Amino acid sequence: MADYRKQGDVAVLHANNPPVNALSYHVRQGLYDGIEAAEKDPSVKCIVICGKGKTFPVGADIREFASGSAKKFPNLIEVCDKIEACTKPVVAAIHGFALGGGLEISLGCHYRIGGTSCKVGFPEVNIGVLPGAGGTQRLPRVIGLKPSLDIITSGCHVGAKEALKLGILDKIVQGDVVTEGIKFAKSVQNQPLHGRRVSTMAVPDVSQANALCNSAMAEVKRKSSGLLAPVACVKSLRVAAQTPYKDGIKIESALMLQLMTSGQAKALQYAFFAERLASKWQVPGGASHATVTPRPVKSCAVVGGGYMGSGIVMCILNAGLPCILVEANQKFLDRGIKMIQGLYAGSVKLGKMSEQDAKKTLSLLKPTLRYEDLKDVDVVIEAVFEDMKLKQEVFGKLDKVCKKDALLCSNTSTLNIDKIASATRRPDRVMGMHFFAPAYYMKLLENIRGAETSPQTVATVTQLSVKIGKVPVLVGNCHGFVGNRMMAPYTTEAQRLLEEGAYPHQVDQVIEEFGIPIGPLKVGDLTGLDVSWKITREVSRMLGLDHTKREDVEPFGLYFPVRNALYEKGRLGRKTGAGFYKYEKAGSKVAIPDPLVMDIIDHHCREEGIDRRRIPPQEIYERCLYSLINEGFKTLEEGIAARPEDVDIIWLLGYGWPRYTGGPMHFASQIGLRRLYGRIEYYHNKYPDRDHWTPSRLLKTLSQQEHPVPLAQWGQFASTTSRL
Ligand SMILES: CCCCCCCC/C=C\C=C\CC(=O)SCCNC(=O)CCNC(=O)[C@H](O)C(C)(C)COP(=O)(O)OP(=O)(O)OC[C@H]1O[C@@H](n2cnc3c(N)ncnc32)[C@H](O)[C@@H]1OP(=O)(O)O
Repeated sequence: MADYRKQGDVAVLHANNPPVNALSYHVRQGLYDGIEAAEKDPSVKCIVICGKGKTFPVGADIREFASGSAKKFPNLIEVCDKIEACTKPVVAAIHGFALGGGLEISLGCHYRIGGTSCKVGFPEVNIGVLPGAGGTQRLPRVIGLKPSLDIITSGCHVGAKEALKLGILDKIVQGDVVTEGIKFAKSVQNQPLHGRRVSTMAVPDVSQANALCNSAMAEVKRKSSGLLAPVACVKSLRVAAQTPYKDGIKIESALMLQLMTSGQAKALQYAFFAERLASKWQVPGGASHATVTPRPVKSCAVVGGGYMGSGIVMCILNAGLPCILVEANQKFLDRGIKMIQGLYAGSVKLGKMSEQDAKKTLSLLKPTLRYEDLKDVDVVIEAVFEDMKLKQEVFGKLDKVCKKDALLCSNTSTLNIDKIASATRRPDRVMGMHFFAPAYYMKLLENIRGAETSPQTVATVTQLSVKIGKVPVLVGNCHGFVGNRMMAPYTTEAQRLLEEGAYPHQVDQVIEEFGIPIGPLKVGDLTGLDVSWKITREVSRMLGLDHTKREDVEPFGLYFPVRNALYEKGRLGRKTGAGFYKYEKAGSKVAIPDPLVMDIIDHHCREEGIDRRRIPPQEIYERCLYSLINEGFKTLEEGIAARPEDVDIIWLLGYGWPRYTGGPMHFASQIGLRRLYGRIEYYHNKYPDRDHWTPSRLLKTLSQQEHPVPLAQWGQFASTTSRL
């Protein structure tokens, strides 16, 4: 797990643990033993530590935190200390990434050199821990407290040039980093090590320690309220400035041990792996990412240049793929092009992109009004209005003009993919690609498999999704798929609470305190009450109901009297400066609780003879969140979502669910399924007319098991409870 070889009088230690050389037990042991062997060998004058394959070690093996192996001798602290104490110069030769424990290893070395494209960083905050092998103690001794606070609390990667400027790297090298590392090591082999052992250095900006740490603490509390790791990082960095290394490392370890066992760290690490699992799809019948070869995609087209369509075009262009944009008329086409150009101009202005790169990227865009121009493209993504008839029309046209093996995808957020596919003669090559707004920014792609979608279509769309920088989650076909389907009971409960005693700001406050950045009623205002009103009308129509008749829609959870009253008064949300809240002016972001809305709600209740009651925050919390979770279990039992991890990634990346709870399914496992089921059963009895409170059969089955079933095994129970 760490290869030892000698090149003349240089010992070269290669961490060898593909694919990213995570510092699991055997790697640590290999490095420790390698240093010991090199030290004992009189013919060795200096040592180079590097990584085999594509990168230097990217950190501790995250899976070892849960298994306990991270603490096993030699732990990472002991490895770093061993390297630093070596009496022969040790050089870290960094290529790829040196992250977390990998960067700590290199800070234990006496010198660090890096390739031009290497990146370093401490991403531990993202997984709920801190750089616990001396990272918070050594980095500030090398580069000072201020930049260390920035790097460690942000978790951001630092490029080679910046790392050199800061003093993390001693040199940037061209060419093979190991060859250069050996040369460098030879050049310093006779230099005294005094002054090169980082733990013995003083923190340069120690005099400002209090001011810097106080302001960093205020900042992390403001930005990431409720998160434990960033706070612990600042505490540990403050210690570095005030205490000798030997004492500081003890405090760092104590903080690390607390974090490692926290629920937040478990949830964040779960999310890390769930995100990587998402693109590893499998469909009933057994075809999977491992067995099906995707077709190459060399060009794409987008139909519809509105807000979503333009964003999708940008994702494709940013990936270096040519993209044709089709619109129905010149006015709409010009509007789409202008939007895209404007967004690139904005990126240039913000320094995120050079003017030259923006120009080059834009040159890949071909606007047109003619569907015939799409005859050679490999994939078309339709992004027209959410209207079945229109979509079917577009797909019918595409089917006629596009080459036989082109894939036709729809950016629908709710509509039936099979119905859309039925407008073509190639339902096996039709899929949903549900982007989230703004499409050029949001990482999630909910990819919808129709009844006839072929595994190769799934493979190709998944590969394209990754290429355009998205995290694709494959789901089945049903109204709203996974994300919007789970959203429905959540927003319904939020609105029903208004009719029973709560006001909009009270509901939103509970949800925002839980960690979802915008409460459901503020989201209502953001989306527009006219939009949700129209959706209710469309869904009612689809179900053959009259949306104006309460007795028709109420049993289907489609009765929203407060929303309707606001809509009828022209309060359409943010865009009109009034909705569930009032706003300073149309388009303003700050939602202000509005006594007028409270009057409207009170009036409605009086008319309906509803005795309003004080609704405790816990009830708001349970009714909004548990109804959503119950629906998530239903998507699993029906096979709409393949795995609980997929549901979680959809909610983490698409709907702002707080990552430190892992997502709705992981959160459910933390609540305890028995308790959760009990509460859902309670609300089901209280509101028997609301279908979304009918408990999921999967949840019921799991809650009845003698011992809690680990989340990774829920799928085994899903197949036995399936209603399909
Ligand atoms: C008495 C006191 C005792 C105290 C003992 C304390 C001991 C602890 C001491 C120190 C602790 C140090 C903390 C850390 O180092 S935490 C880890 C910090 N590092 C990271 O978080 C890096 C995470 N990885 C990434 O960001 C990316 O993987 C990246 C390196 C940027 C590469 O990206 P990409 O090329 O896109 O590849 P993937 O992300 O898809 O990863 C490829 C596969 O590798 C798996 N992986 C990645 N990193 C890790 C890791 N650190 N541990 C385990 N596995 C990892 C990833 O899951 C992929 O796997 P698969 O192919 O199966 O999906």
